[in-house]
Amino acid sequence: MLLDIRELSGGYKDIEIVNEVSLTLDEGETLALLGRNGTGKTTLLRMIMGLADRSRGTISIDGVPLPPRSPAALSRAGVTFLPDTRGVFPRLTVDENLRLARMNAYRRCSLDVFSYFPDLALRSHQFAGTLSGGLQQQVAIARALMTGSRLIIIDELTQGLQPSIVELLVDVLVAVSAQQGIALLLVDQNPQLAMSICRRVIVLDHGRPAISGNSSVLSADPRLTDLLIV
Ligand SMILES: Nc1ncnc2c1ncn2[C@@H]1O[C@H](COP(=O)(O)OP(=O)(O)OP(=O)(O)O)[C@@H](O)[C@H]1O
Repeated sequence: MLLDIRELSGGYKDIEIVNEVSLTLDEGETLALLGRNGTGKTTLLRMIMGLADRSRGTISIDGVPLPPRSPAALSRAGVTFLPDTRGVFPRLTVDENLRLARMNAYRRCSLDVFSYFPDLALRSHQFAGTLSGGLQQQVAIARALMTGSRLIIIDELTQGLQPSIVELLVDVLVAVSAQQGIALLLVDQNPQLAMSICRRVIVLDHGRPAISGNSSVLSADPRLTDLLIV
């Protein structure tokens, strides 16, 4: 099992935000994490990455339990986290951002990322910080692909992006997951969009798993609306 989370609880110091979450992801599997604002989705992603505090439970990669607060162990295992701030290096060019990712790669990447994101090729000498949000997200995903990631965890994939860019990101993620066997764990404000990319879904309510299952089944479940309505 690539990622195995068992009864995970925690948050920030002694403030418990996430309660008793269990989930698994195998190579190439895709999982959407949904829930109302403030229900703990970002905190859970940060806990997985070792960037927030764990009070109980285990996180294992390839069957090996990770010590708390160990983000380096995750990147060594081929797990990449894209925060909602995108996480590009703003004062490096697009090309430098990508080269840096290749230098720190978990494994060699044979993908031509410009074939997925042709607009980046046109802007390879532009500073990443001067790009639009949509192009920065493309740089961030391209960097994750260049590092040979086995699992890409994305917080707020499409927030604030125009529809044509959203469509491109969806197409690329569906393709790399299916063709390259890259696993995805996604948070997005648009539940239907997240479920169109991910085969499975888990919905948090007040930091606890409320419902989970196949996206195709849960997308029509009336409980989903109740759990997402503000
Ligand atoms: N650094 C922090 N210290 C203490 N509490 C925090 C911290 N960051 C977030 N929180 C709190 O944790 C709770 C969950 O926030 P989180 O960002 O994980 O939710 P979310 O489901 O991702 O929501 P959103 O969709 O609005 O980003 C919120 O009540 C938030 O105020």
